Amino acid sequence: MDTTRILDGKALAKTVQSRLRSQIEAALPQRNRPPGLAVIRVGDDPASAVYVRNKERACERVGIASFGQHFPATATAAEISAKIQELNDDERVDGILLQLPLPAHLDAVALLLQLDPDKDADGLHPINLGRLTRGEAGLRSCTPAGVMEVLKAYNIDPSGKNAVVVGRSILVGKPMALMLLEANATVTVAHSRTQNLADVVAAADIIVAAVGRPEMITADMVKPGAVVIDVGINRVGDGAGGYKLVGDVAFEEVFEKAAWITPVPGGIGPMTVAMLLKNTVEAYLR
Ligand SMILES: Nc1nc(=O)c2c([nH]1)NC[C@@H]1CN(c3ccc(C(=O)N[C@@H](CCC(=O)O)C(=O)O)cc3)C=[N+]21
Repeated sequence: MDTTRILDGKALAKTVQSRLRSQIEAALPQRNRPPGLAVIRVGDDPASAVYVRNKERACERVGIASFGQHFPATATAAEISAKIQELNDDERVDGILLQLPLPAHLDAVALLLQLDPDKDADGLHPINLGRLTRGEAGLRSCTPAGVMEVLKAYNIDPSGKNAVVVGRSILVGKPMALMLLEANATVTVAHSRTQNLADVVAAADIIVAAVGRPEMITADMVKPGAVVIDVGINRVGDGAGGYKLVGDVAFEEVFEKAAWITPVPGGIGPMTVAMLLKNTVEAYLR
């Protein structure tokens, strides 16, 4: 396969990580401690397990200390709150991530609100979402920030382009739309109630698929020469009793039409981890 049109998030994530490593090494003599990232995890969501593992490995590689706690699914809001307060006050901790989704009895919005906004490594605190909306500096949501970093690295300028974001989650779709708007794209947000989704997507110069539905973006929906960013990470059966990861884009067929496309795995997933580390280092250096 001609791979020159693949946006290699995995390779770019490595580049970002070595840059972070140098920044940390340069700052260590003055700071006397490494940056610290704390992950609060509640219960056992399988997608979260992969994420936490990749994140911890990456932290080790760049020299970020890992903190945090894994609570059972039965943990109470008071227990999580107490942990958040403790980490807010812990001088060794620069970034805090509250792993989502939380078990149904916990209110994610109420808990996110308790994070110190300047330790909000995931950029999900309302203050940081507000800063993004206003175009002010602040910690940015990792997955959409990873998408913007990929576009920049490959000299794909969204300015004046039609960008269609499929999905409107607070984790990806909404901040993604704001970041593309900040980069002067003409942004459309499509979602499950969108009529004529195929027509909306077909008008896009840049497509960001973030719905969590395996291979829902098919070649017939894609304008020739479009840039296709696949944020979906779905586990599907591989027909042999195991599973494989597929994105929200039917990769093989869309590859033939797209100018550029991100693979799954090896695309935006590793960039999400890299941006989490970048936010932590930014908070540390501030
Ligand atoms: N507060 C919060 N923020 C998140 O950003 C967040 C979250 N909660 N909860 C869980 C999801 C999931 N997520 C992933 C990120 C990277 C990979 C990743 O690195 N994937 C690799 C490899 C996957 C594999 O090998 O299984 C890839 O796509 O190449 C996976 C999953 C972040 N999430």
